[in-house]
Amino acid sequence: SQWIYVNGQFVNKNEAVISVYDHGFLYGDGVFEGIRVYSGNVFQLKEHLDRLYASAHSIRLTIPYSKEELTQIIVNTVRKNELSSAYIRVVISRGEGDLGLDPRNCSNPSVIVIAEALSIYSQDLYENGLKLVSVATRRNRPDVLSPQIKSLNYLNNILVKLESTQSGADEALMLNDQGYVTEGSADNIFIVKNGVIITPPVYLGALEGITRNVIIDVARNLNYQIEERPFTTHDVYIADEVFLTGTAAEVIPVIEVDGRPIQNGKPGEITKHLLHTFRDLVTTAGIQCYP
Ligand SMILES: Cc1ncc(COP(=O)(O)O)c(CNc2cccc(C(=O)O)c2)c1O
Repeated sequence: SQWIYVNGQFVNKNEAVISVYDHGFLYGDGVFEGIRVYSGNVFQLKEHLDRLYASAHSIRLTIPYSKEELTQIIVNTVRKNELSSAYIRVVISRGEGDLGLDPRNCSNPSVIVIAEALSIYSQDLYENGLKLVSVATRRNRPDVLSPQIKSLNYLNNILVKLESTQSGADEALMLNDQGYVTEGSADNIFIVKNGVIITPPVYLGALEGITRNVIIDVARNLNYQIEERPFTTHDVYIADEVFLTGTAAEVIPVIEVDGRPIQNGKPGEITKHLLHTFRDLVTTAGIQCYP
């Protein structure tokens, strides 16, 4: 059976419930993380928790545990479910309140940790690559709701996802209000041009992805030239390679955007090199659940 951590208790999956007055449910008032476990190693756990606490701080939500305590809860949840390769979802909401918006009426944040056996993306996605479509719905502006806050407000991402599935594409490309490329609906984007790897600066309107930052380090260690600078869909169309990064996605090649094949319409060589290097390090750089 699957055990879920809910507000201090491990409960069975079908008993894992929260109040309908929880403001995470009523208003999306909360933050979350998606984390992967590779062979018992919680990959980049510190970095994920740093982002979780930063997002919480940014919305004036105090997580009622230290990072060390939450680390232990996460490890215990993985161990209790006897998982070795897993996907973890950590959710911190403002908690139960009344029907009004005011967070001051929510006295106890909800803390939930879900750990599930991983459902791997089909191998052919990595071999054949994804088809993307740029969509009309823009990324929420940093002065409206910062995309750097990994909040429970994923309606912008969901509306974008609805547009991409409507178009029959595998993933959506979000632009900001100036038309610059920001990221996918739940992943970051990189292009390669003349051997240089380029990714948008997060201030344009993207989540600072953990995988994005790992790939930047991996690329630098492999002596690739890598830059953070704005680009448009035109730059994407004429790129030598395009790929996406994300916790579940890892590194996924993109072979077509808005009907334009990327070069020969096959995954790029640098993309494949980065993926293979990434795959080699995911069992290091983290916290061992079964030391
Ligand atoms: C908007 C957005 N941008 C980029 C990423 C990639 O960030 P990480 O490299 O830290 O995962 C995300 C990731 N956020 C996210 C949310 C839900 C599921 C999944 C998944 O990859 O299954 C990812 C995201 O939600």
